This record gives sequence, C-alpha cells and structure tokens, in this order.
Amino acid sequence: MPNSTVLKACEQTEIDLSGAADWVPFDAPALVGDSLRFVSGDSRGDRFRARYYRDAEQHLHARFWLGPEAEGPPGHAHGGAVAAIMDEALGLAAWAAGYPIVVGNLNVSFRNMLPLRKVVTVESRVVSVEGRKIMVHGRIFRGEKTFAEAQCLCITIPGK
Ligand SMILES: CCCCCCCCCC(=O)SCCNC(=O)CCNC(=O)[C@H](O)C(C)(C)COP(=O)(O)OP(=O)(O)OC[C@H]1O[C@@H](n2cnc3c(N)ncnc32)[C@H](O)[C@@H]1OP(=O)(O)O
Repeated sequence: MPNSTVLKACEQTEIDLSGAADWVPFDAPALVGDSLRFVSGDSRGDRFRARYYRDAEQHLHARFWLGPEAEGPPGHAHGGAVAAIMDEALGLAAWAAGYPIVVGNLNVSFRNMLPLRKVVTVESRVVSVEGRKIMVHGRIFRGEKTFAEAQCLCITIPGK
C-alpha cells in the first residue's frame, strides 16, 4: 500500500475529543482566529487534533490527539510538538482570561513520553498577574500519567 494511502486512512478516523461532563466548549477561533492554524487549526489533520473547553471556574482545558506527523521517538510525540501545544494552550488560556498577550517565556518539562494516537488532556491555570506579566501553568496528562508540565510567562501586547 503506498504511504499516501496509509496517511489518508488515519485522516478518515473520527477521534473522540469530547470533554468532561461539566465542561463547556470554548470557541477559540472566535477569539484569536488564524493564530491557531499552526497547532489546532486542522480538525482532520494527521499532526494535531484538538478541542477547547472551559470549566465552571472558567479555566481552559483541551483534549488533544497527536497523530503520525507529530512523531519524535518511535510511536511517541516530538518534544517540539509538545512544546507547541503548551505554547498555544497556555497562551490561549491568558487570552481567554481577558489578556491579549504574546508568550515571552515558555518552560516545558517533559516527564514521560507521550504516545501517539491517544487522546490526552491539557489543563491550565492563570496563576498570577503582575502588571503586563501573566503567568500560566499547564499540564498534559492522561489518567494518572503526566507527560509534560509547563510554566508560561505571557506579556500583554502594548496598545491592545
Ligand atoms: C496572538 C494570539 C495568540 C493566541 C493563542 C496562541 C498563543 C500563541 C503564543 C505565541 O506563540 S506568541 C509568539 C511567540 N512570542 C513572541 O514572538 C514574542 C516575542 N517577544 C516580544 O514581542 C517582546 O519581547 C514582548 C512583547 C514579549 C516584550 O517586549 P516589550 O518591549 O513589549 O516589553 P518589555 O521588554 O518592556 O517587558 C515588559 C515586562 O515583561 C518582562 N519580560 C518581557 N519578556 C520577557 C521574557 N522573555 N522573559 C522574562 N520576562 C520578560 C520584562 O522584564 C518586563 O518586566 P517588568 O515590567 O517587571 O520590568
């Protein structure tokens, strides 16, 4: 079977990215539009598929699926793919909290290799706001297993 056919087969698969019972879908493109294209913009893609939610306390969560085009170590996610998820999700968490920002500093700890073709959860918290500096913490996990943790310093955009 040619490679292109193998990749197409993956595209056809519907991935269950549904949220927890008390989460409400969050319309991220309505807030930041094309800024999401690099990571979560292709809902049928073979790299990332994602859906964002907010809980009752307005914290941002996401379900992410990483496909074959996000591969680093065999069968597992590339570190850059994990960092890209953190960059988008934690930056978006600041936007969703009302702060128009860019990411100034992102510190990612890779705790366990993240398996491809599994749905994982991203959780985030805006932990502090000091002037233009918004600190957001996040974690990628599935069940009891944490794959990555991150601290993201977001800086509000002057004039926004
Ligand atoms: C846009 C929609 C996004 C939606 C969700 C998707 C999220 C995607 C997130 C991204 O990928 S954003 C793209 C990657 N980030 C960048 O390209 C940012 C590039 N850097 C800049 O544009 C500027 O350096 C920046 C706006 C962050 C800061 O420049 P400024 O000249 O406006 O601010 P300044 O340097 O005066 O710093 C303001 C404060 O922030 C602090 N700061 C700035 N950059 C920092 C840094 N990198 N590390 C630590 N602290 C930093 C700085 O020390 C200072 O603290 P104090 O007020 O306490 O003095």
